[in-house]
Order: sequence, then structure tokens, then C-alpha cells
Amino acid sequence: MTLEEMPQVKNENGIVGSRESGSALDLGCGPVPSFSASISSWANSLTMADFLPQNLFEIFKWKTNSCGKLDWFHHFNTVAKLEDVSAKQVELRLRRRVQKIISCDVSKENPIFPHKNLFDVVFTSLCLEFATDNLPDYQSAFKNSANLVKPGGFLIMQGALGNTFYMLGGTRFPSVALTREILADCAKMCNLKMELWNQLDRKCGQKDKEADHDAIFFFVASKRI
Ligand SMILES: C[S@@+](CC[C@H](N)C(=O)[O-])C[C@H]1O[C@@H](n2cnc3c(N)ncnc32)[C@H](O)[C@@H]1O
Repeated sequence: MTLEEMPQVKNENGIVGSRESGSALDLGCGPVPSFSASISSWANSLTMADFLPQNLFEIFKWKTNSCGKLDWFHHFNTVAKLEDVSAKQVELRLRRRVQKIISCDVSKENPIFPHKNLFDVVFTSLCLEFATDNLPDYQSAFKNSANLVKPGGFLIMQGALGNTFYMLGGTRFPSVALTREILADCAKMCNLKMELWNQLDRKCGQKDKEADHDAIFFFVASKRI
């Protein structure tokens, strides 16, 4: 859903509009550069951040075109089709625009300490509800993430609604069950105005995805100046 929403965010009349020279942060990016690939069409400088060193190492190997890097052609091709360009163009553009690969922890007041910069756009996907296991911690993680947005900038978030657990390698992990109301309250608490909200009901069964979310959401919120 998010990749299809991105053009709405970035086009001329879109929410982020003509902020072509903006800076963006992909917070909790995992080892996957697909969302950053889309963001790199309108952000000149991108920082990719994750909690796990092994995820950062995968991004680093891809960025430096090192031997043993993972093949993300399929992801770049999906972005390329939406933009009507080639997968190679998307990959090269992203490689040029990723300026930093850093560690982060959304439970910290400054999730990217010792870095101190703020960003025009902070993007985060499926991260905060899995990095926390109760609502007060989720609200803190939301606030910490929103603090990284410049006044006048944007927080763009994708996540799961109503999810209480997921399975990975046979282990059950908890998650915070989010609702639209919880997210609206978090945004309000952080002086953010919801500009766009979309949600998509779950289409796959329990067997296809071992988690109990009932929908995924995507929102864009602006930070008041
Ligand atoms: C479900 S993955 C999502 C990855 C990617 N954003 C995506 O949408 O495909 C959750 C990510 O959150 C990261 N994460 C876990 N705890 C975190 C924390 N405290 N601070 C920041 N990121 C965290 C994990 O390392 C993982 O990469």
C-alpha cells in the first residue's frame, strides 16, 4: 500500500509538494531499501537507521555494492514500475542519495543519538508497534520519533492495526494493538496534523502471515511550525 501511496505524497500538488531538496530518515528500515527507494525520488539526502547491526550491515553491503549483498531487484522494480523508470535507475538514485547508515533506538529520547539533526521527512514502517509491548512505551516511541521531524516537516508512518503478536522462527513476539484513535491521539500530543489517512483491511489468512492484525494503515502528518 505504502509504495502506491507515495506518489500522492510527493507529486506537485501532493503533501510534501516541491520539497525536492529535503532530507529524509527511514527509521527502523530493517535490511530492506524498498521504501527508501521510493522516498529517494523526492528527498535528496536520505539517512537509513535501524536497531539491529546485522540489518545495517546488509544496507551497508548494498550501498557499497559489496560482494554478498542481498538482491533487491524485485523491490526496485516495483518502485520503478510506479514511476515508469527502470529498476537500475531507482537503485542508482538511491545509492547516490543514501548519505548515512546509522543505528537507532526509538525508546530513547533522541533515537539517533549521538546524531542531533532533524529531518524534513521521517518515515517509519512497521517499527514502533513491534519495538514496544505496551501503550505508554508506544506513545513515548511515537513522541521520540516525531521529535526528529523539523517544524513544517512530515511524519509518514505505515503500520499494523489491532496486532497483538507475530511469530518469527517459531517464537511468539508481542506487539501493541493500535487503533486509529490511538494514532490520532499520539499525533495530537506531538503537535502533528493528520494530512492523509488510509487503511487496508487484512487480505491474507493466519497461515500466510503469522500475526493477528486486522488492517494496515498509512498516514502523513505535518508538524506545525
Ligand atoms: C517489522 S521490521 C520493519 C522493517 C521495515 N521498516 C519494513 O517495513 O520492512 C521492524 C524493524 O524495527 C527494528 N526495531 C526493533 N526495535 C527497534 C527500536 N527499539 N528502535 C528502532 N528500530 C527497532 C527492527 O530491527 C526491524 O528492522
